[in-house]
Amino acid sequence: MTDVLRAEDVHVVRDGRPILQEVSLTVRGGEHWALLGANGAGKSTLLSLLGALVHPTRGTVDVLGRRLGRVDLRELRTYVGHVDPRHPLHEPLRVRDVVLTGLTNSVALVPRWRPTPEQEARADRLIATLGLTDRREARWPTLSQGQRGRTLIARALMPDPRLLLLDEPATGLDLPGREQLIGALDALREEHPELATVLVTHHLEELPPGTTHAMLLRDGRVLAQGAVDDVLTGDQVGKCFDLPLALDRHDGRWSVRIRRRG
Ligand SMILES: Nc1ncnc2c1ncn2[C@@H]1O[C@H](COP(=O)(O)OP(=O)(O)OP(=O)(O)O)[C@@H](O)[C@H]1O
Repeated sequence: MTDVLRAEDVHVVRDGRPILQEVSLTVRGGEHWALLGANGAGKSTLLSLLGALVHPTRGTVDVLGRRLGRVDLRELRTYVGHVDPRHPLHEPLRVRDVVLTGLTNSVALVPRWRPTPEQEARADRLIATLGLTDRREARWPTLSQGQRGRTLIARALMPDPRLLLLDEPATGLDLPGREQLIGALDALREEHPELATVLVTHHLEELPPGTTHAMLLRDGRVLAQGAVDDVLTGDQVGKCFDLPLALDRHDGRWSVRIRRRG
């Protein structure tokens, strides 16, 4: 499998303050990374670098073999699916149209642009994979938060990206919504074995069983990274969140609790 992402010794400074320091990461096709850390640890900043939204202050980032700083970021972004729950959609588009805007990389439908029958068929396939077929004609304002999240994942997948970045996709979901999202992500990984994903979350319960790797960030630095079962241990996650934690994995899923003393 080829490298989809490679960041080396990355530093990001904002307003004279270090936000990320000495961060290195390699993500290959077929790998599914979890990026964990407390509020303010630098997760979203790292995701913006990986999604070619911003440049590092120091160090190098290669996205799909292209170095940030040497290529047009806007063009590069079209190869990366980025799912942001704060998607600024103001028009009451139907689910299917929102998904199709993934092809034009726009928030609204582009006037006079028409999808081909193949593109429409692909949109319908992705809508089915994400479990939204019965909501295909529903309008955005009438969707639940979970349905919106899954719509945005289908949208991000329309251009068939090799990399999918997910920023806290389960935020605000109820239990069925979260479980549907996790099921949809795992189905996606099986259907697209070359796809690489990086998922940011605070909650280990939200990680799909197909997660292969993890990175723990603390105060802008990497505390641990590697194969998921090596990284997600009570001790390491405890250090990341500054709490005495016990961690379990059952049926591929994680649960975490505060360790009782004595
Ligand atoms: N443009 C900016 N200018 C100044 N400081 C910034 C900027 N962007 C982020 N920060 C700061 O950088 C730190 C890391 O922010 P980031 O959003 O990457 O953290 P996070 O791990 O995603 O946090 P959260 O879990 O709260 O979403 C925070 O202290 C934030 O205030």
